[in-house]
Amino acid sequence: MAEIDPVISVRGLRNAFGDQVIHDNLDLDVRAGEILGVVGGSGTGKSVLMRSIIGLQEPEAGEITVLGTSMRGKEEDEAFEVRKRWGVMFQGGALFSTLTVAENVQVPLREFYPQFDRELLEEIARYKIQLSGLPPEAAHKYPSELSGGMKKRAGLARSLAMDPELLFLDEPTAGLDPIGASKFDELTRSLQDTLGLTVFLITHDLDTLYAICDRVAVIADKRVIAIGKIDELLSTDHPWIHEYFSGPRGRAARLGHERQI
Ligand SMILES: Nc1ncnc2c1ncn2[C@@H]1O[C@H](COP(=O)(O)OP(=O)(O)OP(=O)(O)O)[C@@H](O)[C@H]1O
Repeated sequence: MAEIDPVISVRGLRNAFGDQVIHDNLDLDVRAGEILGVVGGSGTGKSVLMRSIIGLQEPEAGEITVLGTSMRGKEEDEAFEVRKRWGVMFQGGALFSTLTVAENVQVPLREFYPQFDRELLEEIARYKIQLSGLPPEAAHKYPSELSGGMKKRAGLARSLAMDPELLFLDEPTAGLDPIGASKFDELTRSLQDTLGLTVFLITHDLDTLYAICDRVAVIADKRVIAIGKIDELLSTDHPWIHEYFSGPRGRAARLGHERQI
């Protein structure tokens, strides 16, 4: 059977800030329809990797292909067509504080479809807000009036505005209580299932990895040192991987997951 092209392909990526090399010769493939968890110690460059893929960080070297389009050296208008096809939920939601939730959701729609009239924009925003599990009245609230969990859902609603094929989530459950985090995980999985999304998910949350990720990529030593199902990762001998998955938190997450299946 022919291999399906990866939705994201990164080859030989190098990123540095001054003397500080963040990535060196990093390779990564994200497969169609999977939820790929991206883990690594703090400061290993998970967010910088995501920013490189979505064109917010120009790498020093390497090739990045997203949805069949080579992203390096693309002019803004050339990247426009592919940017339409992904959604991004930044760490902390990154909502515009002076806009209501509905207006936040409309931001990408206004950028990509300036011809849409107000009624259509409102209709789409209402639908995305509902899809993200927020009550309808949240549409008219400002970010400062929302709880942390609601802000995350609002960020998710905005990332879904354009009916993306590909979703980037940067630490979506950070700061949520365990019940809120697990509800958010369920929502991510069910959206992925129903909308057929491919998801690039940066997380420190071991429960999320066990509950919803099809594969996990581990970043250490400036590159992806291992990628696969958690059991496959455990068969590698990198000390960080063992400390992470076999430490007290890793064991607790595994036990919790086993009890649920
Ligand atoms: N614009 C920038 N200028 C200079 N250094 C930067 C910039 N962006 C990121 N860095 C540095 O790059 C390194 C990787 O940052 P990044 O945010 O990708 O880490 P991370 O793995 O996502 O960390 P965390 O898990 O703590 O969120 C850090 O040392 C950070 O200080």
